[in-house]
Amino acid sequence: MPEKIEPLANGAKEPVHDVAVLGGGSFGSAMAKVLGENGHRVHFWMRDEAQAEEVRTTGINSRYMPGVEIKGDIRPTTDLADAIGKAEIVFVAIPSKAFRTVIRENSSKFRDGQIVVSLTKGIEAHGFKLMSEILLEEIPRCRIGVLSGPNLASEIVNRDLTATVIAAKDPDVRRTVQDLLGCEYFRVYANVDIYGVELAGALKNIYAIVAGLASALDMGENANAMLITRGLAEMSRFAVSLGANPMTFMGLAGVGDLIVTCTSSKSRNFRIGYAVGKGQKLDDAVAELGQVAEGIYTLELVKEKAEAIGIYMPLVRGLYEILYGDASISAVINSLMMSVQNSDVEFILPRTIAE
Ligand SMILES: NC(=O)C1=CN([C@@H]2O[C@H](COP(=O)(O)OP(=O)(O)OC[C@H]3O[C@@H](n4cnc5c(N)ncnc54)[C@H](O)[C@@H]3O)[C@@H](O)[C@H]2O)C=CC1
Ligand SMILES: O=C(CO)COP(=O)(O)O
Repeated sequence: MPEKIEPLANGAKEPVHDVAVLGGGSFGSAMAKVLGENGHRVHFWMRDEAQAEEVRTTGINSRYMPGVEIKGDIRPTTDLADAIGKAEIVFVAIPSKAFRTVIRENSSKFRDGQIVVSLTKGIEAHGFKLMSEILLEEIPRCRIGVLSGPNLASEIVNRDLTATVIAAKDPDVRRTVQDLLGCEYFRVYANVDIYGVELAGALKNIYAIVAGLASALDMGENANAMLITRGLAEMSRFAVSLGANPMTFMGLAGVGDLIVTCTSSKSRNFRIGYAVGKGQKLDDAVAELGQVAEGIYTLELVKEKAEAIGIYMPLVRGLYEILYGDASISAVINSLMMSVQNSDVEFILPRTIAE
């Protein structure tokens, strides 16, 4: 086990904590690595025993993070109850489609006051629930947090300089997560707007697909800037209508995450958009990716929700028509460009009604 003990501001030594990471994919691996390198005991839960055995014996998760050694006191396990039972703090990196099932099946194993932090950037189809809402419903006696930000797993495992956001109402949850994860290459900023931080993380995946499409078509840098900025306008309009704080979108979890996923081919959502822009069928692109791209599901849910509550989201509608309808990319671009020219920042100048 590494000796790394960080002095705290008051001169005391940081204690070693027992933490659990649920989900053996790319992001679970990246967070297990940060926590392990920070000297904590990581109970790393994954479904697949062969994968757990590989991490146990070689330190490598070759299916999701090839060539990366997850160092430190890492204890891979397929026993979820045991991982939760041993942990003071639980991080959940399970795709949104499976999130509730995994938590519900093990809800009795969580303890009163235990800190549970979602790392997942998606929305549940039934009822448009965010992961923190699922946690509140399934394990209301736990203290809930959400971690989100410009956090490409493949860069974090390289120790590339990275910042993220912990959103929680309870200041002790925020402080604890900052202490656990913060290190020389990873900074954790704090926010109280759980809903905004979490919704931003889910929504930006849609615009990463749009940006991937634009990149495939080589639309130019002006177009890229227009798409990112109008994406920000659209996602904040939607989120604010549901109760998020607009200022959250100025932060790392908002514009920060939007920038990284809309400009990097390391983003799986961007890669899906790029493949479709190059003419690949959506199903083939998803199969070839072999990892989760939450944006393709979030898109359907947000399009439906936006229509239900009357929020204007032309990029969402256009992407939906390309991915799930039969619209050509050029027809959608033309219709977007020829729509009513409207307000830049609608929090300053309200949009005109006609669209
Ligand atoms: N990879 C990244 O750079 C980042 C990912 N995230 C978010 O983290 C979440 C997880 O994504 P990744 O780890 O990247 O996905 P991934 O595709 O790399 O891995 C998914 C993992 O979930 C597991 N899984 C799938 N269905 C399951 C089920 N029913 N029960 C238990 N485990 C199941 C898979 O076995 C696999 O270990 C997503 O919501 C993603 O948006 C957030 C920040 C960065
Ligand atoms: O959320 C991410 C970066 O912050 C990862 O994005 P992708 O899921 O598109 O890879």
